[in-house]
Amino acid sequence: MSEIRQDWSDEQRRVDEIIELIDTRVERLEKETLESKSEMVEIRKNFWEDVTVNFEDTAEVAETFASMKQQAELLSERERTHGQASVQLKTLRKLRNSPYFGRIDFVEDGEQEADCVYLGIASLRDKEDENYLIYDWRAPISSLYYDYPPGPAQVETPMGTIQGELIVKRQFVIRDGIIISLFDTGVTIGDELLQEVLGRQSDAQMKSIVATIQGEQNRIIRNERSRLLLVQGAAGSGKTSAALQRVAYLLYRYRGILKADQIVLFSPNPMFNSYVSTVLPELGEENMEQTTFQDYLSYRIGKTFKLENPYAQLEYALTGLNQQGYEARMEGIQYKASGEFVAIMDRYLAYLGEQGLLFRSLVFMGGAVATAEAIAESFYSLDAGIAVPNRLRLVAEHLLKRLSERQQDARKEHWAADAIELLDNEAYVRAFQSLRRNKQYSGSTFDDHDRERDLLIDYVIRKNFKPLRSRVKKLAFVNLKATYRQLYADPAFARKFALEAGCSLPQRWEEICGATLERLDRGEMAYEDATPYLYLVERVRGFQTNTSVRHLLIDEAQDYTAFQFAFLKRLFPHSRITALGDLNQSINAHNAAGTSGFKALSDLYQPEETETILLTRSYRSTRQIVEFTSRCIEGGEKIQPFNRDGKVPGLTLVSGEDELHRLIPGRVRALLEEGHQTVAIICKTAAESLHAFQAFSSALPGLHLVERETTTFQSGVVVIPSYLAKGVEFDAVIVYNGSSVEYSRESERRLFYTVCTRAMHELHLYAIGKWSPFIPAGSLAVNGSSD
Ligand SMILES: Nc1ncnc2c1ncn2[C@@H]1O[C@H](COP(=O)(O)OP(=O)(O)OP(=O)(O)O)[C@@H](O)[C@H]1O
Repeated sequence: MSEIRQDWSDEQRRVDEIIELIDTRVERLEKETLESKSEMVEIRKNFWEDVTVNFEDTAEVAETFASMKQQAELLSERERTHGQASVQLKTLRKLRNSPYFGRIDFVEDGEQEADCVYLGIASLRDKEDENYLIYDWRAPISSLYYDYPPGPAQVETPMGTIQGELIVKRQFVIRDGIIISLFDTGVTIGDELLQEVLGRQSDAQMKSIVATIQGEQNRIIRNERSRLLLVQGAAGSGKTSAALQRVAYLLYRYRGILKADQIVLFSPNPMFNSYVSTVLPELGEENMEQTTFQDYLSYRIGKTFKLENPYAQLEYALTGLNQQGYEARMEGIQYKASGEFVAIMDRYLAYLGEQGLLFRSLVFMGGAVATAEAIAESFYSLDAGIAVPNRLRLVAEHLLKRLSERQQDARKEHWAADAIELLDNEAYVRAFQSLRRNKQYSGSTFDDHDRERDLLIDYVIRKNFKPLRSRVKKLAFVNLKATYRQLYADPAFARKFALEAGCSLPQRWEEICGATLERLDRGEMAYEDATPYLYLVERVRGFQTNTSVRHLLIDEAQDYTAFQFAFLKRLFPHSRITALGDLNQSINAHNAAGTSGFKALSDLYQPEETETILLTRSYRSTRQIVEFTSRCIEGGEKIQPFNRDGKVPGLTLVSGEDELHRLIPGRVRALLEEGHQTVAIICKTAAESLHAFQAFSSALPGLHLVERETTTFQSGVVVIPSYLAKGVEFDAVIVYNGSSVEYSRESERRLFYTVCTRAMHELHLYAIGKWSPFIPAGSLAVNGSSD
């Protein structure tokens, strides 16, 4: 006991010394930033006074430029120094509050003395700048802390593998420079601290987990070998958390080489983006790019079509059961998501290389400069060995020439002369300026009438042809809409490609074709058509690849289609992919069986390029909740709950909606009184959420309704549809209606599981009439069937 007390005071003394050092640095840096700031203001203010401006002759002009350049360089140098100092200051202030969270004493084989390594969110060196007082948690040596309990250990460093023994492993909680808790641990990361962290109430933002990263999460974070890293993990096993720490790790490991904008995170929805957006800034890092697949689709084709949202598609899948054409649409959604359809599309593309690509005529003032047939002929007369996008570029060059010829002819036509008569004053001045810019005219006004007329005619003609030229350059003479449509125009057409690809068409293909045509003709693009269509567009026109992105992280990857994975791989050809997901949470319209999951993605890479990491320990929910939820799914016995105690999930069966609406507000109020910060009433669909929201809003003032457009994650009480709750968590979850009417199909099992696993501390389920068959049998006996 006294030994610990001695250790404690020694450690506190060390913390005090470090804080003293930090204070000195902060003071110095504050002074420096203040100075550089006032210098910057001064330079900006006097910029033109300190520059010698003289444009009289070439020598003077050169001197003026040199002087301006010098002044600009001085300013940007001060700005850089100021920026660096501000970043350092921010980090130091964070360290001052909590300088570190861990310590390891490591004796290297062959050495006598132990190296004492303290780990924090950033490095700190001593006064002489020689020794590390704190190591960044991402430094190679820090890995020992996450990977080993005391005993033999080894670490990979740039100099090779170092072996030795870990003799001390200590954890700290330091707040405002005071050690609040300190203990030596015999395991990788002491459960005590994790207990404490996990037991806290949640807020509206995800937290950084640096102090308690688990060994298997560390493998995800530091993985550098694989082209494709697949993480399959139970609900709440820390996939998203590990992914975000991985980004921070990569930015540290490749600092100077990798920039935050070369890392892209694809997340399920904008609200989720807001939920995770503070983790990296909290660690002092710049945020990576965050987007959703839908955002990307909408950016690419949202102007051409009325694009369906994936959640609208899912809402249809959940609610459209009785609508005409439902079965065919569902079959179409599944088929268009599949690898088989990628294969069919590939055959179709090969076919288009030889025939069938549809073009638009190039029309000027009602007359064809080149008809669609002539363009097709010119395209197919080119060597078929040349790739389609390259052939199109050759055709474009030819068409631009045709346009130039047509432009020449236009000079003889009266419309151009008529058009100049109609030029208003402003247009006339613009024409004049444009001619001057293009060096076609150097006088200060038009003085020669004929010359003026010629130049203006030229101007008017060029202006009229400009949109046409730009359409040709963008290859808009290929009619991709019609080419995509053609695949469905005759249901027998695709059969040939299916045969070649060795796959079959779905049973209701004819119906699928009919419905697809109807939608396309209405200018609508169903979500299931969006990726195949864009794939066709990109393969025909040449993929607009993004070569600068080096790391792509795909969260909730179980909900991506084989088609989307194939597309993403082409879109980011130089990128490594980290895909994180849970097959038990597949909630989408395309994968009714919920089985294919990552296979489609791993099929795109060689086995030696791929690594799979399984996470089976669940951290989010209490042991009682995990024991309940893991029995809702097959194979759930493999999920290990983290040992944190709470209440057994509450089960309340009611006879009707009135009773349901009476009981839930009372439960919410009780939860808030217990101190829970975030409470979610989770409904199955958006329609049901709206209904519940209307029923509860007067009894629960301040209640929020989360809709698919919601962009910020809020604390308090929310009503949310099941599929939007994906990826986020709440202190307490109320399942609005867990009845057999709502959740009984196999695909709804995963929805039900996803809903229940959002709860951290408390889970309460209500149902009207009869319980869903997914409620674990034993739970009903324990709880009874009503409150
Ligand atoms: N090592 C850890 N230390 C502390 N907290 C952790 C750790 N790992 C995970 N958590 C916490 O567990 C909860 C679940 O983590 P996260 O959301 O990353 O899991 P997930 O696997 O992405 O979940 P899901 O698939 O259900 O969306 C979060 O509150 C997170 O902070």
